[in-house]
Amino acid sequence: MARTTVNGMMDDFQGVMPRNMVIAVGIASLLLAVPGFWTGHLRQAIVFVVVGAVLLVLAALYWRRPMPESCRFSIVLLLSALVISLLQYHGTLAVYWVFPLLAISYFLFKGWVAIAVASVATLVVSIAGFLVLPLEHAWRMMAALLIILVLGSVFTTTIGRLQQLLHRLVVTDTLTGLQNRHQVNDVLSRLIHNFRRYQRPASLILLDIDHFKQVNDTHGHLYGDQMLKQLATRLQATLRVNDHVFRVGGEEFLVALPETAFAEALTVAEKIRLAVAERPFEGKDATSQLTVSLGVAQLRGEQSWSEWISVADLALLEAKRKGRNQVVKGRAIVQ
Ligand SMILES: Nc1nc2c(ncn2[C@@H]2O[C@H](COP(=O)(O)OP(=O)(O)OP(=O)(O)O)[C@@H](O)[C@H]2O)c(=O)[nH]1
Repeated sequence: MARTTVNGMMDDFQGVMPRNMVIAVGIASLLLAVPGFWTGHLRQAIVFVVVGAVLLVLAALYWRRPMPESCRFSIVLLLSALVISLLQYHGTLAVYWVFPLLAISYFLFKGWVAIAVASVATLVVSIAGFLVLPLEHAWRMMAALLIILVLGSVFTTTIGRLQQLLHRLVVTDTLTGLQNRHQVNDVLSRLIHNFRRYQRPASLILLDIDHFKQVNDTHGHLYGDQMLKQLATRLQATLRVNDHVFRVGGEEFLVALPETAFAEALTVAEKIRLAVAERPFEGKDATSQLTVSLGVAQLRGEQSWSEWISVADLALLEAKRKGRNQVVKGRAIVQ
């Protein structure tokens, strides 16, 4: 089943690419057997059929789960052996098959692993070339392989960087630089896993700026944006580095506290409340005294991440109802 978290979707995508490549090479191998049967090169045709069948079986085996690295290494080894034996039988004519081998490495692996695998493939095939081809052809083949190696490495590192950038853009709130709601599912699911497996406590604080509409209405949206940015900075300054802060709505923020039980989470929430209320926020043309209302919930039992947030949400609503600028746990008012 396709996953819906950002990291899950990235992983799914990265798992699909090698599998599709293995299917494509498997089908190509089966098709390449046809001319062999046609022209009477039976042994060669059978090798192509076997390689094609092995690849298609592997793709089927790993249809729903990522293909392990060891399996992908074995595929490159199998294809390298095939290419080297073709070089041995057909000499210079088989050089054409060396280049797809290198290209495939970049689809089966990513980043530095892809570059390392392609380098080893280049080295091994070049040595084979020097052993079985005329020297002049072996040199040319090696030079072409090295050029592909360099271009492929630039290509794969560029794609890797673009992927990181895309991930950062998707999970970052552009106004405040905090994580956005796309990342909530991933982070809370991890905390739930740690709680169920290792009994590590975790808590949530949901907070909302009080009467923020008035701030916008009085000073304009750009001024409101400045306030949101400053609030984000204050939140980060108040929290520990391994706590997570998300902007989950216009003026609503979610704080996830790993390794934090209820009592400590309430203390953190109170610290946040004071950090916001203790001194005014300074915009370009005006100064505003903001306050926040906060709901706190500790992860319990078999709660899903959305049920966990709902508990904090109800507490936040209660804090608003009871007059704002306060911390509420469950349904009991702390302050
Ligand atoms: N400047 C700015 N304002 C935003 C942004 N997103 C939401 N808002 C504003 O936040 C305000 C939220 O108003 P309400 O939901 O009525 O809440 P409130 O005025 O804070 O009142 P309470 O939450 O009940 O205390 C609205 O004026 C929105 O326009 C944003 O990105 N920038």
